[in-house]
Parts: sequence; structure tokens; C-alpha cells
Amino acid sequence: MGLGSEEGKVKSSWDVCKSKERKKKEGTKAGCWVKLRLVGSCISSRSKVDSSVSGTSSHFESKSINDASTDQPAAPVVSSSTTSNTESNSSLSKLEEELKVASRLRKFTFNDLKLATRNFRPESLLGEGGFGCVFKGWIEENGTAPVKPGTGLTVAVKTLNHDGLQGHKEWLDYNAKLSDFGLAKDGPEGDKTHVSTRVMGTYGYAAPEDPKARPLMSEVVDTLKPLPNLKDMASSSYYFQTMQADRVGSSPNAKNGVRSQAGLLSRNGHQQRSFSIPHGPHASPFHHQYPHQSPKPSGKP
Ligand SMILES: Nc1ncnc2c1ncn2[C@@H]1O[C@H](COP(=O)(O)OP(=O)(O)OP(=O)(O)O)[C@@H](O)[C@H]1O
Repeated sequence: MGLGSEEGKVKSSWDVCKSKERKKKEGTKAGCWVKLRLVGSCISSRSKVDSSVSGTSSHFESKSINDASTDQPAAPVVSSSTTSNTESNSSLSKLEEELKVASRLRKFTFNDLKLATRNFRPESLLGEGGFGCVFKGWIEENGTAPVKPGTGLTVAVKTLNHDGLQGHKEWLDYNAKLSDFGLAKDGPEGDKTHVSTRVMGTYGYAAPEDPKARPLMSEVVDTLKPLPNLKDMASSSYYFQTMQADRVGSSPNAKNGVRSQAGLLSRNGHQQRSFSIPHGPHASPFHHQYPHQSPKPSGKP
């Protein structure tokens, strides 16, 4: 990315950034989020800012802008060589992959980036995106320490807006130790009649810096084994039953042409409540989500 064309924008962008910053400082004590890229080169791993030094909440992300570059300080990207047939195996290899990437992370302090960009000074401003300003800085080739301008690696550091959510998800993920063991089943959607038996959910997530906190996949599988047959659970659910009834009712082959309402099945002219709802339709968590009529357009005006 050429820097010359950015020169004209620098002053005005900086003014915009500064005045925004001023407003934010007055209104909130929220931390500064930063994102980092190499200029004309790349770091193949994602990195995180340690905000403990500055006491502010900071986020750092390195992004490749030139994947063809081979002069890299970070380890090469590990290729995925695991060929798994089962889902748990592929999940396992995915986790392994994540751990390998995590082990290559560089951890920056806010101060590192502050010094690298010479205190985010106006002269270091490269430009402004929708979510914040981008500054030029210099860090050592194989580490995180700031170095003199013109030496080491040139990087672009983005300070994310205080009230923006860019990078928020990654930051939360990084901070999570083990979380969300919730499991869910894929229900039928639209035209699809197939009910997936695949269990969706996060088996567990360990912070990259603490891989020991991650449970072994075999432990996860053992935990899941005693669960009741999820396929049966799904097909006897209120959601599935109602969906089926609605589909039969809206089918052109439906004999009596009576469409079902949520929670009621129409068979042979008799109305009966779906057996999967012991306490009526309000017992279902899907009650408010599922439309009473088929979402499928009828094709008629
Ligand atoms: N690596 C870089 N080298 C040189 N200039 C850069 C670099 N990265 C960003 N810039 C400058 O900073 C400006 C903003 O970049 P940024 O990545 O924030 O843009 P964006 O993706 O449009 O923003 P956002 O994601 O906030 O909407 C760019 O238009 C460019 O002028």
C-alpha cells in the first residue's frame, strides 16, 4: 500500500481523530483498542495487546497485508495435514490447529505500541477507517519492543473507536477460559425436511496462553455419550411436530385443506394438541419464534 497518496488526508484525518478522542475522553473512561498490521510485510500470527501496563482496555490484532512476503519473523503457517473422517476428529484437529497458532502469538503491551508509533503522534497517522485511526510504527524484527523509526519492522497500528465493536468478539474470545458447553440441534429450515443429527455447540475453549485448561476431546466425548438420543428428542419436539403439521397442511396434496395452527395438529377432522407439549404451547421455548403460517411464499399475489 502506497503511503504517498495518504499524505493529503493525514492532517484532516488526524484532526477528526483527535476531536473524536477528546469527546470520548470527556464522555467516557473506556479504554483504547488497537489493531496492528505490518506495513509492506506481514506477521502470520494474530497477536494480542496486554493492556496491563497502561491500565486501559486494549486489543491488538495483526493482519497480513502481503501474504506473498517470505521475510517473516513469525513461524510459517502450519498446514492442515490431518485428514479426519469423523466430526470429533476434525474438531480435534481444529483445536490442535488453534493451539499451534496460539503458540506463535506475540503479546504486546499498550506501551509497546504507544512507543512504536511515537505516542500515536500526528506525523505517524497513515489514515482513518470507519472504526478508528491507523498509525505507522516500528517494532523489532522478532519481538514486540519498539525500535527507532526506519529500523526493524514497519507496522500499522489501528486505534479502535471506544464505542465501536470491531475486534470486540475476538477480545472476548481471548479472555474466555472455558466457556459455553451448550449444545444445540439443527432444526429443519425452509424447504428442508432433513433433521440433522449433528450436535452443534462449543466443546470448550481454553485461552491460548493456558492450553492445559482445555479438556481432552476424549473427555468431551465421554461427557456427551450418556446424553439421550438427540435425534429422537429433536423429532418429538414441539418445533418439529408443528413444522411437520404445518407442512402437511400447506401441502397441495393435503386432502381437507385445513391448515394447522401452532400447537394444534389437524387429523381426520379432529384437533389434537401436539403430544410433545405437556403444558400447552407456552411451555415451548420456540413459541414466540415460530410463525403460525408457513414462511414459504404461496406464489399468489
Ligand atoms: N498497512 C497499511 N499501510 C499503509 N496505510 C494503511 C495501512 N493500513 C491502513 N492504512 C491507512 O489507514 C486507512 C484506514 O485503514 P483501515 O484499515 O482502518 O480502513 P478500513 O478497513 O476501511 O477501516 P474500518 O475497518 O475501520 O472500516 C487506510 O485507508 C489507509 O489509508
